[in-house]
Amino acid sequence: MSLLTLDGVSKSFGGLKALGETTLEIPEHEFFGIIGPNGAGKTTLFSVLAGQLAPSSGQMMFDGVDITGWSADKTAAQGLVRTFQLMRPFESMTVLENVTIASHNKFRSPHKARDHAAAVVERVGLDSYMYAMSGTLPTAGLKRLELARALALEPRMILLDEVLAGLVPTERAPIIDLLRSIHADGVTVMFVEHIMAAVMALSERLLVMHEGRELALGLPEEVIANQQVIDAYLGEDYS
Ligand SMILES: Nc1ncnc2c1ncn2[C@@H]1O[C@H](COP(=O)(O)OP(=O)(O)OP(=O)(O)O)[C@@H](O)[C@H]1O
Repeated sequence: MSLLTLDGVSKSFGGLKALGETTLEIPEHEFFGIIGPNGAGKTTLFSVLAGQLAPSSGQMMFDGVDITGWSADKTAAQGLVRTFQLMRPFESMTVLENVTIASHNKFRSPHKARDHAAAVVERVGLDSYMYAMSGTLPTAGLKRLELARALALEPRMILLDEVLAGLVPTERAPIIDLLRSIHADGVTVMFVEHIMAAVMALSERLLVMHEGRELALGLPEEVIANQQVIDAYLGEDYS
């Protein structure tokens, strides 16, 4: 059974259709990649899915429940959680405090929320930064913190928006390993990424978006051989 189903979901801003009618099924435990040029509608899709933006049309089902038009908090409580391309932790709070804020959405007891947050901080490999101010973290640490804040909500599905952006190649490999282990723990993953080596290594299926629409969808090797995808996004150098 599909964990997430989109049926004709779209989003317009005034006269601009940022996301055309999109129909998609994501089975439980898929690692689903999304690529596309700037302005293709990838972030808009995430914002609609995660409840930051209400769709202009269509229906979204998650785990058999109609989540169309739900708020971000309600959507997250249902198990669908996103990360942001621009990470905005509370810089003058520690890593543990930042994750505990997220953890409070799951656990009412302050002790339980804090214990859960500490376990998640360890889970993402930030143990040595547990009591460091978030503002002092290097970029790779901020990426881990962003993942921790999402994982603290115990998602069934996580939407990752360019989690590798801004990292140098040597910093990417450990984060890719972390994404793999999160997936191995049973979390369904949908991710937007521009780093093609990571896209190819991680995606079980790959969606290419262009001008708010699906340009191609299928196995990654098939998709990147598609001439329309090469013309619109990859360029001849990649093929
Ligand atoms: N809040 C908004 N108001 C008006 N237009 C918007 C808004 N958000 C996005 N857009 C427009 O919608 C289109 C899709 O933008 P979106 O950010 O979803 O693309 P993207 O594929 O995520 O691009 P990028 O790779 O640069 O992040 C763009 O033309 C953008 O300018």
